[in-house]
Amino acid sequence: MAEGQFLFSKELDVAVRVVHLACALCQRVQNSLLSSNGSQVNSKDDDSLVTVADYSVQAVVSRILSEYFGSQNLSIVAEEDAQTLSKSDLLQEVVNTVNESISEAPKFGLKISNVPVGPSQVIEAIGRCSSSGGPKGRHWVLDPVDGTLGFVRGNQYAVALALIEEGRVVLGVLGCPNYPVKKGLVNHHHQLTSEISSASPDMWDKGCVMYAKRGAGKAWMQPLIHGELKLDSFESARSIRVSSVKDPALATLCEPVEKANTSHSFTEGVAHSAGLRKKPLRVYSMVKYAAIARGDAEIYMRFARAGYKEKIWDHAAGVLIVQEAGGVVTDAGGRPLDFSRGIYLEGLDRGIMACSGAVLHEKIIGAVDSSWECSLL
Ligand SMILES: Nc1ncnc2c1ncn2[C@@H]1O[C@H](COP(=O)(O)OS(=O)(=O)O)[C@@H](OP(=O)(O)O)[C@H]1O
Ligand SMILES: [Mg+2]
Ligand SMILES: [Mg+2]
Ligand SMILES: [Mg+2]
Repeated sequence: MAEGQFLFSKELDVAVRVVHLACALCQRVQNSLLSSNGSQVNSKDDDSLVTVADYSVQAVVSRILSEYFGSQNLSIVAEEDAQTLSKSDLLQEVVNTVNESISEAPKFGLKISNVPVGPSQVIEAIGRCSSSGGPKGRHWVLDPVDGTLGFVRGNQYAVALALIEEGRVVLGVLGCPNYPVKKGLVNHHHQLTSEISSASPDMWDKGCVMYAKRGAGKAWMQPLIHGELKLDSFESARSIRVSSVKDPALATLCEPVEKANTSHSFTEGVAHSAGLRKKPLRVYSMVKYAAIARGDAEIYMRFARAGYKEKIWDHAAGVLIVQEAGGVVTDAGGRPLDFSRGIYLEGLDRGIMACSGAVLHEKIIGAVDSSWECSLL
């Protein structure tokens, strides 16, 4: 298929629209959550959080992908689990949220039957996303809300949708509802800077959606759209590019906020030995990949504790967007991430690093090797 044709393929068109729709859903839930007593949040068996938004986005995306691509051979790999929802006190609120979202799908250019759904259909839609991916065929990969902790804290989060074909990520869409389109409006405490007061609301509070298609050599960003997402909406997209900074002293390191998700002490050692001087930018969710892709930071490092296996939905969309925007993403051994082996990034060497270019990447890999021996990881 020709380059341009694929860029406007049905898959990409539907994926971008559904992520816009999901972002609108998330914004409503986040607003209501922040003004209520947290009744829309549960803890899962592993003590991580799940909210009405996580379940609702997964159900809406599942229904829309089924409507467009048929439910027969549709494979979706996604984070949330239908059984857990069926036992949760969030179920009715999820049903209401799903119906509300589906009813506004036409505004986003999505056609879906607007017959209200009940609990069993919502559970079925979520349950349909229990594929485990693999090396053959096509698999949609969804993290309905990535950075749920950031989401409940009123901070950064992302909606991430990717398509894997024959084991390779071919399409990635990342919705970042709290990440302003305009550069420079987020400071190192992830707060919106004082520039905000002088920017008009439509310049900052919309957030953005980024997307990429494998092999295009470009990635794109659009402002989050609240009104009508017209057919020509792709015209509102502009291409994004990684930073051209090559000097480690000028590079910004991006990493998870929680020390449970990465070793801050290890990355501090690596940063020091690679000659990084700037304060790290700690940001929730795959917004870290978004920051690298559009040049707000140069390096994203993530070193989970031993025994934790990274999941494909936490990376697929972000990795492709960074790569197509000109960046390099590998494990700590310099090998590409393998999305072909099920729900986990099997065979990952130590950690993940996404860099704005080959020069910084090589320096960081070298620094990881020299720091590794003396680390306690
Ligand atoms: N122990 C451990 N180590 C590494 N990663 C883990 C771990 N536990 C969970 N997770 C996954 O981390 C996802 C959130 O990552 P973040 O980069 O957003 O982390 S942080 O909130 O900024 O600290 C989070 O994604 P969501 O559940 O979608 O929020 C998890 O999939
Ligand atoms: Mg996640
Ligand atoms: Mg999630
Ligand atoms: Mg989670």
